[in-house]
Order: sequence, then structure tokens, then C-alpha cells
Amino acid sequence: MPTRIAYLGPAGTYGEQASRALAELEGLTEVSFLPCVGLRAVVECLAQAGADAAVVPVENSVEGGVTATLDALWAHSDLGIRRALVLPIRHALLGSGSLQDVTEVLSHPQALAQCSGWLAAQLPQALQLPTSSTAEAARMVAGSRFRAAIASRKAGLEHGLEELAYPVNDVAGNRTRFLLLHRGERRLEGDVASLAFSMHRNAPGALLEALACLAEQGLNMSRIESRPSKRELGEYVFFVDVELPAQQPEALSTLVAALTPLCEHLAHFGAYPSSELVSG
Ligand SMILES: O=C(O)C(=O)C[C@]1(C(=O)O)C=C[C@@H](O)C=C1
Repeated sequence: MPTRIAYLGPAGTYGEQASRALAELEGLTEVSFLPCVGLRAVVECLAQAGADAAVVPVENSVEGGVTATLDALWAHSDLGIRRALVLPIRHALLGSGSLQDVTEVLSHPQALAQCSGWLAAQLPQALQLPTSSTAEAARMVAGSRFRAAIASRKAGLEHGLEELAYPVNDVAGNRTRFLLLHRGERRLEGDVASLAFSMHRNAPGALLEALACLAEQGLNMSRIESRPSKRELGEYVFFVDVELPAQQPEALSTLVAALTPLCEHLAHFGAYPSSELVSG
């Protein structure tokens, strides 16, 4: 039976590139890739056992946390992270006419934001229209002379589009971290661990007390981010990544035990290896 991996479709997204690279890093030889519409659907496909794994973007070097992924992880806090991969993101403007005729630019909101400076300078009058993914934008502009998509060069080839400009991302080192998610047992040993927690109450020092657990164990936090709890204004869920020293194999279980009584809800997504892809 092939391993079924859910990803943000259609074919040609950065999510697909990340899925293929992560499957290779995991040594999976027989894989079937399942394109889904929207990140919520990707995570739900895995949670409802429609897939064996799922690949989602979690953080971009320019735009920060991918909120749809963070919210889906909190909603499915029994899922685990098997591996992380950082992918270079280089966007192209793709279409079928010429740059001067473009009046509408379609793409995923993250991609539009990553190219906002270029768009303001080169196509200030063009309408920016959000789509569910970059490759969906490429699919939608095919055949039009006045619509263009921001997507990868690979998506352009996939949908028979010409390259009107490349690269169009504002920051040359634009990168996105993707996660390979799974159901079942979470690992306790790896390079890094991801946790999310809500506090019992909004009281002075509550977050400080939780973060002190990391400091007391000498653990370095490589990311902290908050999302609204969605229950009350001013109430938050905190997402934290912690580097795990190889010489402290019990670090994650000790940390979880120390944090549990301080948190209303603690989700631990497990420990996992993290790597970076140099050429995308
Ligand atoms: O639309 C895609 O191609 C995606 O894989 C989504 C996504 C994202 O959500 O961040 C992934 C990488 C880039 O940062 C832009 C878009």
C-alpha cells in the first residue's frame, strides 16, 4: 500500500514540492499524493484518516506564521510532526499576454504579500485577487491575456503559462518551513520539538512561569507565536518551538511534565528532524 500524503493542491504548488522532498527524506518509495483545496482540508484529510500524512506550510521568513496551519494544528492537537523542511520560495509572474496588459494578479494571499513591493512598483493599478493556492491561480489565469498569476516556474510549465517576470518576490532569501504531519505516536527525541498551550487564566506572570520551565532546563526556544483562542478577546494560544540538545534525550518529556500543571491545554506535537533545501 502506498503512503498517502495530503497537500495543498492542485499540482504545482510549493506544498507539492515540499511533499515530494519530505517523502524522499523519509525514505518513502511508494507514495500517492492527494491534492486538497485549502490548508484546513489538508489537515482534516489526515485527521479523518483519508491520508497517512499531510504536508503544510507553517512559517515564512517574510510574512511569519501561516495562521491557517497554526489554527488547524490547535484544532487537531493529537497530530504529530514527523519532519520539517525549509524550502526556498522564488515566485514568477505567469500569464499568456504581456506585462503591460495585466489588470488582475491572482495568487495565494501569502504569495501576494511576499511580492507586495514588486506589485506596487510594477503593477500599481492591477487588482490583487486571492486564491486557495499559487497553482490554483496559475490554473485560473490560463487562456487570459489580462490576468496573471504569482506562482512557481514549475506551476507555469504545468499550466502552459509564459513567464512575464522572474523573480517577483521582494526578498531574495524568501523561505517557507513546511511540516510533515502524521497520526499516532509522537517521538520524544529529535532536533526540535513543537508545543502549543493555553493558560489556565490571564494572570500576571502566567506566561513567564511557563517559559521559565524552558529556561530552568537550559532549553533554547527557537520560535514563539500567539494566536487568538477564539473564545474571548485577549485570550491566546502560544506556539513554541524548542531546540533539543542531543545529550539530553529526556528533555522533552521533562518539559511536558513541568508545563502540564501550568496549562489549561497542552499540545505536544513531538520531536523531529529539521532540514533546509538549498535549491528549490
Ligand atoms: O500556494 C502554494 O503554493 C502553497 O504551497 C502555499 C504557500 C503558503 O501558504 O505559504 C506556501 C509557500 C509560499 O509561502 C506561498 C504559499
